[in-house]
Amino acid sequence: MADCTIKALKQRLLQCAGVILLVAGAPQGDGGLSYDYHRQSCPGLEATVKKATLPVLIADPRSPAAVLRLFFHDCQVQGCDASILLDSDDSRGIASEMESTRNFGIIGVVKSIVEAACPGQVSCADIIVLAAREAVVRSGGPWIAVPLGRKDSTTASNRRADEFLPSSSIGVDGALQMFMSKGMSVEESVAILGAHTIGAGHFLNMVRRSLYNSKMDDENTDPRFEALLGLKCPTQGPPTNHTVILNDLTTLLFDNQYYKDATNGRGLFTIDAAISTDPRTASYVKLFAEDQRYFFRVFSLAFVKLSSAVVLTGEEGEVRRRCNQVN
Ligand code: HEM
Ligand SMILES: [Ca+2]
Ligand SMILES: [Ca+2]
Repeated sequence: MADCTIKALKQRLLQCAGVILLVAGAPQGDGGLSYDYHRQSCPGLEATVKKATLPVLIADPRSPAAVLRLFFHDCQVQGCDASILLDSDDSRGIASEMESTRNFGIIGVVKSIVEAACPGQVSCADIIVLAAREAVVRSGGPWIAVPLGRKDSTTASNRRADEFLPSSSIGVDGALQMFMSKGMSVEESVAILGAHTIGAGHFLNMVRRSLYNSKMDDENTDPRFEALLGLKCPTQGPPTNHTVILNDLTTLLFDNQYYKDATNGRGLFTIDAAISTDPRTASYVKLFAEDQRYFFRVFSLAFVKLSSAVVLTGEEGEVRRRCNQVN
């Protein structure tokens, strides 16, 4: 029986992270995802995506977080199949998952550059994953080897988006259930939430954290942080969605500050605060707060799992010519 204690796992991960990344990834068999899927069909793809994303990721400091969140929201709703990019089309029964897909022009730009190099070969779903990988590494995070070969969906449903995207007030139970259904361990579930090390949230999403009441809903909250939220978020009158609060203290940097903030009672949303006190997750929060290198390794494993859990491959789906429309 393998030694599966946290310490032993950590040791093994640190020693052979590269190998584990491959093993923990998606199926390598026929019709599945693989690390060299585009070797022949689109040589140089990864370098092309890197080059195409760079100007946008640098020019717009909010774009890495937006792309990373787009990746999560795609994979969370009927799998990583670029369903999130489809515009509504009544004649085909497509109801857009987003109010405005135009916010994510970066994927369209990359797609058109990739199409010019290798027409009809690379799905929008793979491009989302590759762009999210670039967003992480550009922000100072780990470089993650990702298996490719996803196909794009021919459907999208805003009803499914409502059903599967987590509410901003989800707790540890709900979050663990969600991530573990994608094959993640508890540790990986805590690590993937580390994506909140970049970007920002809107005040409206914090309303349910009983800010409208005089007390926050968890006793671990740093009173100074509570005061800051109180200052930034109006507590009188109807909730507005204009105020933006940074996810962690180093919002442009992909680092382990998110876990330090969580330990110090500065978690922004319910889940960010809850993981530092729940007995199932607290030790991992502490571990990641103390050891950024280790966080990066577990985040990489979790990222691969999230990106491979539910995918269309082989004859399923299609390679869309344009990401916002089915062929
Ligand atoms: C329990 C799971 C999760 C919940 C409840 C959650 C909730 C939220 C909320 C409420 C926001 C702020 C949105 C706004 O007010 O505009 C946010 C932002 C963000 N989320 Fe999550 N999230 C979860 C998991 C994830 C995962 C798994 C990822 C990526 C792998 C992710 C990446 C992000 C990023 C990067 C932002 C910042 C977006 C920006 O600044 O444009 N989240 N999340
Ligand atoms: Ca999807
Ligand atoms: Ca950060």
